[in-house]
Amino acid sequence: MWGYFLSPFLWQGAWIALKITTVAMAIGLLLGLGLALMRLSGFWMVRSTAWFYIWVIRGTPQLLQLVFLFDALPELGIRLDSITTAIIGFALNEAAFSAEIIRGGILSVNRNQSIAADSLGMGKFLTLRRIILPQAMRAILPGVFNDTIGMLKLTSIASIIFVNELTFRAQQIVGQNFRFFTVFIAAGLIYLVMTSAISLLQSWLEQRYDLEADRTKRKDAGPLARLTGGFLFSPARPAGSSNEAPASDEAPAVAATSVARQLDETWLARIATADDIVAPVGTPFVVARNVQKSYGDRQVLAGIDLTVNRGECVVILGPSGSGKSTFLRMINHLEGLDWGEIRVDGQTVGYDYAGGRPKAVAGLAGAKARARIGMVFQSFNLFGHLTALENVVEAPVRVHGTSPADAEKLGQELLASVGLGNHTAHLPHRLSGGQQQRVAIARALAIKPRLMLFDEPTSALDPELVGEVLTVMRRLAAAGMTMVVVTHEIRFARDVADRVIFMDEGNIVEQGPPEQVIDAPQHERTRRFLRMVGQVETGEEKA
Ligand SMILES: Nc1ncnc2c1ncn2[C@@H]1O[C@H](COP(=O)(O)OP(=O)(O)OP(=O)(O)O)[C@@H](O)[C@H]1O
Repeated sequence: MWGYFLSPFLWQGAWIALKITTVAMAIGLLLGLGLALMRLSGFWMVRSTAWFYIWVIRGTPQLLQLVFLFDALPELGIRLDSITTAIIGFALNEAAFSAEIIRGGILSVNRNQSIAADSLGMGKFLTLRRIILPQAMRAILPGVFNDTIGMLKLTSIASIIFVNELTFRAQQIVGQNFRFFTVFIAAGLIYLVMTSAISLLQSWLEQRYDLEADRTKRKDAGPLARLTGGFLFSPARPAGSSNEAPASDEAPAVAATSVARQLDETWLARIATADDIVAPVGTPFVVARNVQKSYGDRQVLAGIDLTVNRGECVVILGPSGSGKSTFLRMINHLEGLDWGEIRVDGQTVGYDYAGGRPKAVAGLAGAKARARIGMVFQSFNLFGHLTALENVVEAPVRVHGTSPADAEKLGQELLASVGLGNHTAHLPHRLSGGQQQRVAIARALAIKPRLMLFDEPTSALDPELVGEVLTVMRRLAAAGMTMVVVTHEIRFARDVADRVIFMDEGNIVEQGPPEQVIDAPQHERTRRFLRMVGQVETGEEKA
């Protein structure tokens, strides 16, 4: 048996099987990615075309597909050798199967990841390559490697179109000497060697894409690291950093003091007063006129008029479902306008008017990037596969063309500014909620925003972690940053806001300085809301 196992005749057949598998798999995966994206497209025709292809290919025997190709291609004047025909046949078949595996992987990534990338001005392709696919890999890899091993074994059916691969060669030997067991066991062992090598590659890749793994041990492989979001081969960690779980952050009180001090010492004030803003301080910067939005039949915003002056901190309060987040997301065009107008520093963000209605422009991602509007989300939305520092440098490098060295320096400064200088190399899941939210603020600040939007930034935090995030926000407001904050933190609104807006059922019910809206609300609806959120002692009740 070992003689057959070492037989060059069988190994040549094995090599043919391996060649067909690797090339067909590579082509199949590329086509599969295209089909998966088509299946996720918003266009019915595109989705249907991909669905139809997958339906036909998965629903018909591969043997028939091979024979069909072998006979059909010459009819079309395309003459290929049998190995090339087999590669095409296997690739077209694999495309259908891998499309569904890849689609499943993409769908397994939380939608918040794309929303965060969108808010940073990252285009669809960049988001897919840098953010979605690296995180989808964990779900994709087992299925794809299953297919690879299946394909390697299935190459034997290519003998029907005269491909002289391993099983076929084993049969040829058996046909001459009738030593079924020894020859087939030897061939089986050769298959086992090849499939084991594929399984090893799978384990290695799965470790690479394991968020729990210690990334400090990985080596920088340059171009591949850059291509795959630093994830296939991660960049070297900044000197002196480690990926150990943080024992704990500084005690909250100490952290808050040091955050305040560090923020004063950095250039945050310079960011907050970026020199490319046209509107002088104190003049209208965000101007919303008659903003309307509906989801289906439900009107969520009923015609909002609001002006936020440059350098102002406006807090929006209101009950759940009143349209606060929707309005906020429309300022940086994470949601499109149905009707009305929002201008930031005199410019619309990502839409123009066609027939009087707002319509998204073609280069939407570029328009959002140019607007430089930073956004912080309730659930942080940090990129889960990137360290704190990588999260912060992603948009400056990929969207704004900052050199990696400059972006890293900026990122280090920003993370230090929010009290996280020791946590630059930590993945988000190793950080507390408060730390994650501070990284998210640093990430938004890294694009040198002209306006900061906060969407309930402390709602997902344990009470003891709220203070550290609010401290950073207070310092930003004090530095002169124009801010629109949706929050239920009444104390923050009272202490920090220049103006408080109260919204209900898609309308602004009342607005004014905090001492007016919070302490002496004019409307019963506002009073009821404030009582509900525990702000029992309204001015009127005190009286
Ligand atoms: N993409 C969407 N599709 C359909 N309905 C939506 C969508 N986004 C929001 N809505 C609905 O619009 C309404 C307003 O939502 P929005 O998130 O703006 O309210 P909110 O005041 O921010 O509430 P909360 O404080 O609970 O976040 C809600 O009824 C919500 O269900």
